[in-house]
Amino acid sequence: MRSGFVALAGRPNAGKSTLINALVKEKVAIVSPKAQTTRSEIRGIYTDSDCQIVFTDTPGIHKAKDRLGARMNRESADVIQGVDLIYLVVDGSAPFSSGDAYVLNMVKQAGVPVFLILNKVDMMSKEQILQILGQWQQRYDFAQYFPLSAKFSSSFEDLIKTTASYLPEGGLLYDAKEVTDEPENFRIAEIIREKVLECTEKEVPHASAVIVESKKFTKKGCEIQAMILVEREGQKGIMIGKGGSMLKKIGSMARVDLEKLLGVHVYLTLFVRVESEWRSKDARISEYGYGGAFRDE
Ligand SMILES: Nc1nc2c(ncn2[C@@H]2O[C@H](COP(=O)(O)OP(=O)(O)OP(=O)(O)O)[C@@H](O)[C@H]2O)c(=O)[nH]1
Repeated sequence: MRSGFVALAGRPNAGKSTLINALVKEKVAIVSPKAQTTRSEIRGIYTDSDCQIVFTDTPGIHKAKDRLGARMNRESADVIQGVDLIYLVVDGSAPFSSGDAYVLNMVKQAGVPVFLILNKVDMMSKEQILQILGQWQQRYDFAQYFPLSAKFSSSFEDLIKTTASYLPEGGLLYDAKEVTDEPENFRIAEIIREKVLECTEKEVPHASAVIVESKKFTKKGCEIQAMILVEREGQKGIMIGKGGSMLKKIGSMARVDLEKLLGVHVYLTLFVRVESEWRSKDARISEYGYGGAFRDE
């Protein structure tokens, strides 16, 4: 048996979270068309009779505008340093940018094999795929090249098998049944945040954080109280909506996914509070579970 750690690294929106969910066949990471959705490392564990692969989804590496962004980037860099193999996930439908060059340089320096995952091939012609793969080949001698669609490909067997062959021989690192080691309350908060990202626009989704304040399993199901934090009064108004309509919408969308996750009826109550400039405050960022462990820099 082989086992080891694989980091999914790349620019925001490349499809890293979509891919980790597809690989472990469960939604362990939230997904959205908005950049910088993932704010912390998320592990997804794949196990079969031949291997156990511990995938780590990382925040998209970007030009940080605040402390949260800086900590997210640092966390991605830390994850890349501690794995057996890296997937560099790129959006094949987007042009190569200075951001891609920056991330490529980072993964090159990790000193482990790197697979180029050319994602979103469903949006490209065969000719484009070949051309873009050729361009990436000239930039770096990747260990493997995998053009795929994280969203639409039906099988990832070849990728899993090839990945396992790059990992050291070893036994299980996690229980065979475990798909993620994320605490349940964090998964709940992330599901709610995914709906916030889906329902709000401009700065509001980026200024939002979610924490679970209480959770109680009863005979009827699970009662959850969660707080959505925003940075300004105006954002609070948007989040609540006219007569509470936005909060209601976010709540009912989240409830569907939460019931799938918990397997019971969910009674969800959402609150909104202003926590001004939380994205610049280390204590708040840590409290909400983003950007990895605090380090004085
Ligand atoms: N067409 C298409 N869209 C995809 C594919 N994979 C992901 N997407 C979409 O791309 C967007 C970003 O996907 P994510 O998985 O959240 O990307 P990410 O790399 O984790 O993003 P960050 O959290 O910002 O780092 C979402 O709207 C996905 O549905 C794909 O194979 N094809």
